[in-house]
Amino acid sequence: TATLYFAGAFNRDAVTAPKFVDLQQGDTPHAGFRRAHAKGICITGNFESIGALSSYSIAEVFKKGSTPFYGRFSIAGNNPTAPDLKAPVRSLAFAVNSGTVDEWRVAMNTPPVMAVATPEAFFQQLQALSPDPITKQRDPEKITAFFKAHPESKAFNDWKADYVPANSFAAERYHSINAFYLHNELGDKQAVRWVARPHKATNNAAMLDTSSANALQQELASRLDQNAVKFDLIFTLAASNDDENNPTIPWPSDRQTINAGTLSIVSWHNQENAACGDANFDPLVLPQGMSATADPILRARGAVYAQSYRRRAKETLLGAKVSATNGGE
Ligand code: HEM
Repeated sequence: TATLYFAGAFNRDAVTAPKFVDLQQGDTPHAGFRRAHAKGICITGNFESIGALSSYSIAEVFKKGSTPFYGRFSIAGNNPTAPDLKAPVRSLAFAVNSGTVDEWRVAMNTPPVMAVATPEAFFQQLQALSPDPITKQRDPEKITAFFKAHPESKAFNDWKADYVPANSFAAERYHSINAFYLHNELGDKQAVRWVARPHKATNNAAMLDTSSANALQQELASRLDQNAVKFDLIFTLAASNDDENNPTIPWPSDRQTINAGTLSIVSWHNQENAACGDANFDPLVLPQGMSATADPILRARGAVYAQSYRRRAKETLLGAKVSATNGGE
């Protein structure tokens, strides 16, 4: 299991959280920053629950009503000054009921599935995609060979072939990718995935400055200065023959979906001086009424995020954090 591998100090070939973070941070780590999704912008708002999930989960957050959250839009990669529009993956993270025993932390990405189903294979995927340290170029042969050896990556690659990046963080769909369980008061358990689905943008005034490295952050900021940015949280219920432990397999499109409510984002802040900057959006932090599946990728995320968090928190504490120019300024 993932736990064994992550405990695996006895096996020199085992994939561990420190090895993941070493690989993700690259040769020149950016002190004080996340080792993945390093560039982002903080947001705050309210989750307005419709109450439609309350027969599936006892979680307070799914009762009808409004709960404040803070969160973060980010782009994948280890560089806190990377150009927004070059990133292959965009992300939305949030924490509801933060600081309570009922905290729910969420980190979602634009693809609906992973390319591979285990931490070991994902580690090899990251190795295959890493640029050569000397030439700084990726090796297309290595990449082709990796995906050929992993036919389970088909759904991911099909998605990638059709994906057209939106002109705004506010217009993307963000997926949980991994599945989780909901638990109700009868003790029933239901496997679910969810997607944050954008409301139709309510204004067109915010234009994307494609020449700016911070294009997406600036676009979001100017949009939020006029209106709230909203997403519905749509949950898909697994059927008994869906594998909740394998994040490479999309569930059939006829599965029942439930709109849990609306994430209404009302403000933005630079990540250097707002709550999201120091947060660890560990997807294993779940409220009563939710639990993690045995998906080994999901389990590995908890350990790896903690490792990245420890490194950047220590660097920040020691004053080694290097200031990076973020967007929206
Ligand atoms: C084994 C697979 C994965 C590894 C090794 C990994 C690794 C990481 C690391 C090291 C961080 C930085 C953590 C921090 O310092 O706070 C991170 C952040 C993040 N990851 Fe992953 N990740 C994995 C899978 C996923 C998946 C499946 C998703 C999407 C569902 C995802 C979404 C995110 C997001 C959105 C963030 C940024 C959260 C924020 O704004 O702080 N990751 N990941």
